[in-house]
Amino acid sequence: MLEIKTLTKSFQSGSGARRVILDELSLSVQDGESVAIVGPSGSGKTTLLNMLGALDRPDRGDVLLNGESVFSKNEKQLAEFRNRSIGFVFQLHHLLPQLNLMENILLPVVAQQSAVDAASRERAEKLTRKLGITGLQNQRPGQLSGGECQRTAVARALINQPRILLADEPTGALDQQSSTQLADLLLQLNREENTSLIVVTHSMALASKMDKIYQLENGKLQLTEA
Ligand SMILES: Nc1ncnc2c1ncn2[C@@H]1O[C@H](COP(=O)(O)OP(=O)(O)OP(=O)(O)O)[C@@H](O)[C@H]1O
Repeated sequence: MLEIKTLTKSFQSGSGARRVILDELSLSVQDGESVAIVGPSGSGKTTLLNMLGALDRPDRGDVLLNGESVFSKNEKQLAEFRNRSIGFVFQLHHLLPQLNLMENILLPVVAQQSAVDAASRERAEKLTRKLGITGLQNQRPGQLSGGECQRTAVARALINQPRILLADEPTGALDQQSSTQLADLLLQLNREENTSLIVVTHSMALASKMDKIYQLENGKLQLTEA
């Protein structure tokens, strides 16, 4: 279970004043639960996702994953935690253009243990089957469609069996058909892998597929009707 406890984050604005973006925000997400975070532009959705992914530290508060405090870790432990426990999918796939699809999927394994073991390769192949990208394994991102690149990015995010999958506008750069397909795949994998899925989006079509929708406004989250 993921527990966000009274998380506060502020930034210095151009005038020098501090602006509170997340204001003692709390939330619990169960294993296997899917959650959408919606809200006006600039309300702090990406800031929140960055905290959950341990890419940035809060001013105050903490995130607990299965009871373990994230922000009491040092930088080295945080990097290891990110690689082991969190999967990220962004609006743009951020695949490495010089690597083929399979090599991109296996990157987090290489980052963790330098050599790719047989179990990881088998898992990568299983993910490519689930995501419908088998047969493309030797293609480089430049030879793939936007939807195929994004499905590869999802496989890469899931290769280390993370407890949490964080997705920031994952369908934002895709056409409607590819968006629907990707959203359905994300949810299917979320259920099969029992990974908590947290999606930040402006798309109500995507948000409404999640178990819960929270609106972020004035630094707080409010549960809305799905
Ligand atoms: N590193 C930073 N330094 C100063 N201000 C920042 C920083 N990061 C974010 N902000 C400010 O915090 C606010 C929230 O930004 P954030 O990107 O989290 O919003 P968002 O809800 O994701 O917006 P959008 O929907 O447009 O992507 C914005 O006003 C932004 O300018």
